[in-house]
Amino acid sequence: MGELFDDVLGGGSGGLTQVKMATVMRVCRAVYPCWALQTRGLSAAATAPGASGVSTPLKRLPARVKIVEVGPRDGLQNEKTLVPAEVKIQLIDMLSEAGLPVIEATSFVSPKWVPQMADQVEVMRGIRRRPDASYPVLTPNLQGFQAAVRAGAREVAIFGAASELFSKKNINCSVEESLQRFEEVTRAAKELSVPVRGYVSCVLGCPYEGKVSPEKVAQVAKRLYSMGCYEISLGDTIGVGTPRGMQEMLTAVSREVPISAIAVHCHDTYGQALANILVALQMGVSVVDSSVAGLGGCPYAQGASGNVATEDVVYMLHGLGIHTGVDLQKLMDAGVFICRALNRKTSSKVAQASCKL
Ligand SMILES: CC(C)(COP(=O)([O-])OP(=O)([O-])OC[C@H]1O[C@@H](n2cnc3c(N)ncnc32)[C@H](O)[C@@H]1OP(=O)([O-])[O-])[C@@H](O)C(=O)NCCC(=O)NCCSC(=O)C[C@@](C)(O)CC(=O)[O-]
Repeated sequence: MGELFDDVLGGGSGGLTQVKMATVMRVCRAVYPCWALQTRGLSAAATAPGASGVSTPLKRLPARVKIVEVGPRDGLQNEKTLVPAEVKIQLIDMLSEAGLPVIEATSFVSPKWVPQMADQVEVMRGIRRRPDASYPVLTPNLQGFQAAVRAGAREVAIFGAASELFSKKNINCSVEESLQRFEEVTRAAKELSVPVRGYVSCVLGCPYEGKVSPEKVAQVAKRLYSMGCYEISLGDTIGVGTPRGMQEMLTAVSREVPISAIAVHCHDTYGQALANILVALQMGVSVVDSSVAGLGGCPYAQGASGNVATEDVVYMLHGLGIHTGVDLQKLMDAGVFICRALNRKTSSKVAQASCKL
C-alpha cells in the first residue's frame, strides 16, 4: 500500500496530475471498500436515488431495507413533558401514511417506571392500522404481554441487555432473570401465534459498565433467538459505537444468529449512527431501527441522545438505490408535526436541510 502511494505520489515534480489522482482514487477504493461505497453513493444521492452507473461496491448491499420506526415508543418515552395520547395516535397514523412497514407504538411497562407510556391502551385502541404494517409494543414480562394482547397488540418485543448493571437499572433484574421472564413471554406468545422481536441493549458500550464484549452480546442474542424471537435488534443504546466496533460485534453475533434475523438500532450521540448502519448493511443486515426527527433516548441511560433520524436513514438508503417503501416527504411532515407538538427542533439533518423547521 505504502509502495503504491509512493509510486503514485513520488517523483515530486508536477504535483498530482489527473492520471495520478485517478490512480489514488482507485487505490483508496480498493483498500477501503467502505470509502468507495460512500463516495460513489453520495454522487448517486446527488443525482437521483437508485441512479444507474453505481457499480461493484453496491452489489454487496441489500436491494431492500425494512425500517422499524421506533419514535412513538423510544422517542416519546424520554420526553420530559407528557405527550397526549391523541398526539401520539396522530403521529403513528402519519407514519403509517408515510409507508413505514413497522411502527413500534408504545410499551406495556410499569407506569411508575415510565409514566410517558401510561396511555398505552388508549394509543393501541386509537391508531388506524394499515393492513400491511405492524405495530409492535414492548413487553418486559408476562404481565405486560397479557395487557398488550388485551389492548389489541398483534406483535410484541422483549428487551434484554448485554450489561448486568444496565439490566438492573432498566428492568430491575439480572440478565439471566430477564431471560427467564422472556421465556415465559415467548411461550405465551407462541400459544397465541404472536410474533416476538428481541432487543439486546448496550451492544457497543454501557453507561454503567463501559466496554461490552461482542461475545456477551452474541450470547444474549443467541438465547433470545433460540427462545423464538424472529428478529434480534442490536441496540447501541448510548450511541458510542464506531464502525469498527459495529463490525466486530456483528461478526460475533452473526456466528450465532443468521444475519437475515439481525437488525441494528443506533443512537446518534457521537454522530456515528449512519456510518455504523452502512457497515451493518455491507455485512448483510437489512433491518434498521430509527426514529422520526431523531427523537429519543433511554430513561435509564443518562446522556444518551436520540435514535438516528428516520429521515436521514431513508435519504441515505434511497441515495444508495435501496428500496424502503417510505415516502420521504410524508415522513418529514410527520417529523414537523411531532416537533411542533413537543416544541423542539428536529435532530434530522435532512429535515433541517430541507428547511422544514
Ligand atoms: C420491568 C418492570 C415492570 C419491573 O419492575 P419491578 O418493580 O421489578 O416489578 P415487580 O414485578 O416487582 O412489580 C412491581 C409493580 O410493577 C407492576 N408491574 C410489573 N410489570 C408491569 C408491567 N409490565 N406493566 C405495568 N405494571 C407492571 C406490578 O403490578 C407492581 O405494581 P404495584 O403492586 O406496585 O402497584 C420495570 O422495571 C419497568 O417497567 N421498567 C421499564 C423499562 C423501560 O421501559 N425502559 C425503557 C425501554 S428499553 C429501551 O429503551 C432500550 C431499547 C429497547 O430501545 C433498545 C436500546 O436502545 O438499547
